[in-house]
Amino acid sequence: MILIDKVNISYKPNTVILENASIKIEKGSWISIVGPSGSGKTSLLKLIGGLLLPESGTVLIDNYNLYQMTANERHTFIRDKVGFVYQQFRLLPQFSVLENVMLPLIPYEKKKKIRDNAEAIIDKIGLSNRLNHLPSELSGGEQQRVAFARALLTNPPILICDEPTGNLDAANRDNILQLLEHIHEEGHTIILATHDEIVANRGQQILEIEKKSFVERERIHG
Ligand SMILES: Nc1ncnc2c1ncn2[C@@H]1O[C@H](COP(=O)(O)OP(=O)(O)OP(=O)(O)O)[C@@H](O)[C@H]1O
Repeated sequence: MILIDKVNISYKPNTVILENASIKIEKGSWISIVGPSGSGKTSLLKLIGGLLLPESGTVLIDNYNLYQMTANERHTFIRDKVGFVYQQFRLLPQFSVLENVMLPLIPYEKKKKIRDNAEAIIDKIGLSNRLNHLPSELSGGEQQRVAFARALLTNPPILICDEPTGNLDAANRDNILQLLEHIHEEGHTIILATHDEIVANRGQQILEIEKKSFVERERIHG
């Protein structure tokens, strides 16, 4: 479970993003974060991902207080707990699909083990016939699937996605939504920021950042 309690975030000079904001995210849930551009969606994801020290307030993940750890402890904790997917797929252009998926774990584990895991995950996302291709040889949708495989390599319980379909057409967006359904069914908690109503509506809960706090919004059924 993720607990954000009475958090304040602001950037200098005078940009207040969250004010006394609190929210509880249950394990295994799928939360969509919405709000106008600049309302603080990415900042919230960074806060949960251990990348943004709040001015005050508490962030607990599974009862561990994220910002009371040392930076090293937090780094290790987040590496185990959280995977990240971004709008710009952020694959390294000079490395193959397999290498891109393996790279984040190379400093930490035996190469053979990482390779076996990476191949299994790439198979799951349906790209085992592209193992040795470069990102530039893949479609946008395929690149984003590789980015998901990379994020899932450590089997993190939490997946943070910042506008993951923002660079994709409708068909590729639907493809990523299917992948997200699958990831959710496997028990991962998904926290996803988006401007796209269709994508937001696939979450179990929609949270809007409004007036520097969180407001729960109705999902549109149908
Ligand atoms: N490092 C920073 N320093 C100063 N201001 C920042 C910094 N990061 C973000 N901001 C500002 O904080 C506000 C919230 O930014 P954030 O990226 O969290 O919004 P967002 O809702 O994700 O926006 P978008 O939908 O456009 O991606 C914006 O006004 C942004 O300019």
